[in-house]
Amino acid sequence: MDDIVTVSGLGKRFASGFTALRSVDLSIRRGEILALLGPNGAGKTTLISSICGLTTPTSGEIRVGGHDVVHDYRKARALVGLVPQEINLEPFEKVINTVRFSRGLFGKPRNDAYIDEVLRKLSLSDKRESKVIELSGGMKRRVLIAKALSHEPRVLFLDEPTAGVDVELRKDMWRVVRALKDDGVTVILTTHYIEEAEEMADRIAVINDGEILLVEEKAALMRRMGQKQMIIELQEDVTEVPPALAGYDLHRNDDGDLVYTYDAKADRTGITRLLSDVAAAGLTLRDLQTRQSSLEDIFVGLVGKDPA
Ligand SMILES: Nc1ncnc2c1ncn2[C@@H]1O[C@H](COP(=O)(O)OP(=O)(O)OP(=O)(O)O)[C@@H](O)[C@H]1O
Repeated sequence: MDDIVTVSGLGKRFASGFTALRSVDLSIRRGEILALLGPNGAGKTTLISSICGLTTPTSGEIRVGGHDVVHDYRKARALVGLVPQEINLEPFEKVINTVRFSRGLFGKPRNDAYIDEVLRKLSLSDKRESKVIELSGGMKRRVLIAKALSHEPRVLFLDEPTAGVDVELRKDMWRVVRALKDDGVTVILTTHYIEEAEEMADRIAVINDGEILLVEEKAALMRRMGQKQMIIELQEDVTEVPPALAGYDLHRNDDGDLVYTYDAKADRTGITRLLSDVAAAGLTLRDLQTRQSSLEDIFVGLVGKDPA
């Protein structure tokens, strides 16, 4: 797969003297969904604003479709669509005019067939003539996406597309994003929600304190960094980890089960010996379960704090 966006050595220092990005390198592959994950203030918005040509970098280079975003701004900008965090729509304007106007801003000739197709894909056809003020929050977010797609970009940035929206709407948004990918659009979404990255992304980039900590295939990342937990349910009530098992990485959970954390990739997981030591300690198994650690566990391990 070739790269549609390349970011090299990108630095951004604001006039205040604050450094928001430090020598960021990132390649975005054509047709992928990349989730950019990071805690508050990590630099996510600054990075996507720089790629979209809205923030001028202090150092480094960004190319979109081979065009330099600073020196060849118009060509690079025409290839990207940006769905901002905030809903910034004209409340009394009709949906169709909002989207048409946005296309006009890019100097593209009017093309109602294309706009109608965008509205149809976003399930907005029956709101075509409605005023923005009459729409629900979820519909307004769809209009933001329609606006961002109005000039036929190949790369779509969604900045926190589901911040503060309910579960139903979030799932709805995920369906929309998947459909865009099916149409060949490259999608980059920034999110606080690990669940969102886990659900949607082909690859995950983690940014913290202005630096990219890693970029990796989601599945490989989870395999590489994932630990497993084995939950040992006992017939007996135990109030603490029995002293005979003190040598294992065990803790007691709220249900009174023993939880063993181990590296599923290790040559020796220690499970066999642990289970025989459980029996030797006079304890009887009721049930056993194992669980792969989630992306959230991995994130906390990397960044040292929760994403939100
Ligand atoms: N114009 C500006 N001047 C000075 N500092 C800024 C400016 N814009 C952003 N920052 C700072 O740069 C850092 C990165 O901000 P940015 O908005 O990129 O983070 P983020 O990862 O998108 O965070 P959030 O998840 O909270 O939106 C923050 O500490 C922010 O306060």
